[in-house]
Amino acid sequence: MGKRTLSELRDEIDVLDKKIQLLIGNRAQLVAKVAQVKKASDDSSVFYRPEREAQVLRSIIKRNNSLLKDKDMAYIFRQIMSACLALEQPLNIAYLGPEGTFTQEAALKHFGHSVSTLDCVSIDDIFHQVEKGNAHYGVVPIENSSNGMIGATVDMLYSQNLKICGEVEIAIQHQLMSANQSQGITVIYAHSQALNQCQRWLNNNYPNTELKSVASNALAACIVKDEVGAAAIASEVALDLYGLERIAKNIEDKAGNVTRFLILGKENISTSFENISTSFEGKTSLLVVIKHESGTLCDLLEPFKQQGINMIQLEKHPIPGVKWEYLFLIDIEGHKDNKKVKLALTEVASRVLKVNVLGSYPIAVL
Ligand SMILES: C=C(O[C@@H]1C=C(C(=O)O)C=C[C@H]1O)C(=O)O
Repeated sequence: MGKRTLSELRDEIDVLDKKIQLLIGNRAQLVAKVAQVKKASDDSSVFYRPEREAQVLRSIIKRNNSLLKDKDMAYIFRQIMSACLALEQPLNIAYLGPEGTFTQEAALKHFGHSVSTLDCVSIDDIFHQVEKGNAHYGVVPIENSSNGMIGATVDMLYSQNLKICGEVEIAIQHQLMSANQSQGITVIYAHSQALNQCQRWLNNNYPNTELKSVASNALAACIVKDEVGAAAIASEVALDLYGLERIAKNIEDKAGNVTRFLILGKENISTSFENISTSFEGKTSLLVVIKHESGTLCDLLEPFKQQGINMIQLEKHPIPGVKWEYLFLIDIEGHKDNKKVKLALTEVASRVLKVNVLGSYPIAVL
């Protein structure tokens, strides 16, 4: 058989598209049936199952031997699942607004594009909107690879009762932008995190320019749309969204700048796998307060060693409102219902002043 012509190849693509469309339709029908099963169950209001979604995406990546990159193949399935979940329950997701922030990018990466979003004015506001039931879930930054923990999020995790039910990572690349490049720049607006992440570049390139910190990068982009002589540091998405011109590309000081975001909800993630505690590829986050005495930190850590549990993270953070007192934010491997994790947590609880299990959730897949 000779080489196929363009129209022959396109005919073959049409045949495949028809099959794919039919299969996606069949999948949607099954998901609608899943919704019925969930409605009849105990936790009938919880349709979103992050542990199952993570399992689906991991399997997609594992068996991908196509020409498409893993991340692109997973992205396609991410969108299919998003549309399917919307059949069960249309989700509303709170994020740090306005449109065009990295938090919105994180929300859409994690939930896909079939959700509606609620833009919030601050990290505190995101927690409150979820708490009040105005959004099903919220997305907040927790940690940046160059700058460390986001204190405002840790403060709220300490004082609020929301549960962590997922995490997502976003590569952060900052763009310097303005409405009109021909004007000299007298002021640069950005979120304080972005100013920190671009500090060296700003010192080298705009040593005498005023830097103004605002609530989000997208807000900075929005402000400079109408301000002569002003520039903003924001994302590629904000650059397009607000119709601005790029002055400089990727100005972050460190390559590989990544921010990790948490997904917050009101309930612990459902244990829809019978063997969740053993099959779960995830972590558990804890907030712990210990006595200010010799040996108490060792006492806190010992039970994890005894049970052979790997600790992913140990962060010290000031207790909100209490001078020179600290809490510890700890991430360990495994689900809180896993036998060894359970034993360790019971032992930890008997050794510390306070332990708050923030949630068990799948490790970021993409
Ligand atoms: C279909 C389900 O419900 C939702 C949709 C999913 C999907 O489209 O695969 C996966 C998990 C849930 O968020 C399920 O729980 O299995």
